[in-house]
Amino acid sequence: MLATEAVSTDLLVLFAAQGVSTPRLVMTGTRANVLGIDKSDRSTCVVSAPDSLDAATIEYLANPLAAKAPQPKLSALIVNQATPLEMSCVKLAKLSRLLPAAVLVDCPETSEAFAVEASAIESYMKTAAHSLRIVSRARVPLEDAEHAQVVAFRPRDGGIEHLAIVVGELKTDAPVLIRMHSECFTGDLMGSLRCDCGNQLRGAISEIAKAGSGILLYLAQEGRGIGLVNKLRAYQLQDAGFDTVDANLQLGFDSDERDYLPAAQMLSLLGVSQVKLLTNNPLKVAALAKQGIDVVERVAHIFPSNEHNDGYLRTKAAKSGHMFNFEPKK
Ligand SMILES: Nc1nc2c(ncn2[C@@H]2O[C@H](COP(=O)(O)OP(=O)(O)OP(=O)(O)O)[C@@H](O)[C@H]2O)c(=O)[nH]1
Ligand SMILES: [Zn+2]
Repeated sequence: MLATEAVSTDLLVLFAAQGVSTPRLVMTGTRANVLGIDKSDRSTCVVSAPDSLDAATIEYLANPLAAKAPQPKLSALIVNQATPLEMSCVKLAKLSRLLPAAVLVDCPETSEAFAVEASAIESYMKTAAHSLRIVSRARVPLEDAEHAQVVAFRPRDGGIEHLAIVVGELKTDAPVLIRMHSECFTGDLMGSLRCDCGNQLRGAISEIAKAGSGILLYLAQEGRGIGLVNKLRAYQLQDAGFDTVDANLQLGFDSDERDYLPAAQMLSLLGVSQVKLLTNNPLKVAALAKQGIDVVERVAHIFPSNEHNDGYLRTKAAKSGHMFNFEPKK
């Protein structure tokens, strides 16, 4: 059993009910790889020190943007495979949109911390997606699609909500034109030029309206699933020279942390089983098909680049397999 308390440094401190003699840091294998303290391909590592891990070392290990301090002696660290309980610590940190690492300490006798079973953390994502329900819907005429409705989905536990923009009258006995759009506060709302999200959002609504009907799933998966705060950290790393994929890895995340089970569940609740999918991302096609939705066609969804998002789009083509013609810069 674990008890949780988020600390101001954005690192999760977890009290383990089992004895933990000295504090240890649970982190992703990805972060351990980029630090060079583990060369294996394990998903989660647990790091300890012969004496005790000090705060500066923990900060250095968990946060690539930590204030520059003398590098701690990494060769003295002990790196081991994480136990299932330790793995669930990183899952909890990710679910909380914190840095994907956690400090594990012994539970003080008097602690009033909130307790949660590790197995509940494991099953949370699946349970939440399966329990999604339509909780409200309303007509919202849009500039590019006057006949539109916003439909809100919420899991039973009141957790993360997702939205569907349903345009026109759906004909669910034929493939429905859809877009799975991951939330992007900076691009969708602020018109950021760092990505292509704003254009893709409005472009998809307009494309669907022109087709007569369809759905835009507006998924609460900011920053390819790492959350807005971590996306801003990734931007800071990109300004220091990392590309959009490597910045995620530096933070300890996978390059793409999204899960499309909620999207498939939303489509099922709307009575849709066959789709034409507006995307350039082959992973989205495969992920939706894996969840039992028949993707009969991929429809390209490409917009002109600008000087700020050119590198981002090139990286997507070169590293994430996005289907548009961008040669990597020599
Ligand atoms: N982590 C991270 N997320 C980013 C970055 N730039 C944009 N995003 C996020 O990426 C998501 C955009 O993904 P999508 O529009 O679904 O794009 P995609 O995966 O390229 O797929 P398609 O657009 O369908 O081809 C949004 O959640 C953005 O917030 C970045 O540099 N780092
Ligand atoms: Zn964006």
